[in-house]
Amino acid sequence: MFFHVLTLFPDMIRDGFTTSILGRAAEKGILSLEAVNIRDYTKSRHKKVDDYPYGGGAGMLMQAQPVYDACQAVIEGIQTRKKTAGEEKVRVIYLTPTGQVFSQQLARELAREEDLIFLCGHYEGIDERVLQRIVTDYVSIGDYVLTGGELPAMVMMDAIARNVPGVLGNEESAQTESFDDGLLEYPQYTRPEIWEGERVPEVLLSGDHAKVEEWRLEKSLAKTKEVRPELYESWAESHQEYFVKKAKKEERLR
Ligand SMILES: CN1CCN(C(=O)c2nonc2N)CC1
Repeated sequence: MFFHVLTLFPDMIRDGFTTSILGRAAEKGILSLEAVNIRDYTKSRHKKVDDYPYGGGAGMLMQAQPVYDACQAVIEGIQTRKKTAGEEKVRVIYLTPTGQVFSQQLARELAREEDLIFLCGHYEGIDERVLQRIVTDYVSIGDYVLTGGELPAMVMMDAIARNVPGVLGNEESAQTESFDDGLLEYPQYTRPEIWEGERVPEVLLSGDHAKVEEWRLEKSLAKTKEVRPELYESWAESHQEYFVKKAKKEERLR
């Protein structure tokens, strides 16, 4: 997986990529990161990359030319690496509050791509004409307004990388699978068995893996029903056999 990030703050991206999982995967050669400074591609003698928005309004907009040329340079680099001239269709993800909300499902889908280009806007955003020309995916990490697209890009790269084969060790990948059910995570405990007078739930000490899994699913369902009822309903619709079995078991125990 090759991550290419178009940004005005490449060091911010590079620094963010040295985290344990992403750093290790980069060392293993499973992930590769290229942070491209959009400012390096401006044709302005004063290294200008932004200007006032037509029609007035607060703030500045990033101009089309430097963004377009930086993106073209990255695509040419990909084509050179892959020895494919011209027909390379690379997904260009623009981070914006107006995009589709990022999810585990989208992370899994994007993890199947060989190359991903992230376009990080700053100021009030980017000239619409270049967005129309190069962007394939408009993505938001949530309904709030950030200063730039760099943090959302790093959030996405982290979540996507966790779905790339070989990035997670076996012990780490289990956690990702548990969320893949579309349920919220169950509560977890570690040593000591008693902390401040509070004990670890007995079932987790039983060594009975079936009972542990049953307990964890029940906790995930309870948490999901409480915090994200829409996720719960969606899961319940596609797991009706679970509730049938549960009802039969409770009947037997009566
Ligand atoms: C320049 N612009 C970049 C993106 N941005 C965001 O708030 C955002 N991006 O992705 N999810 C979000 N929320 C606002 C500012």
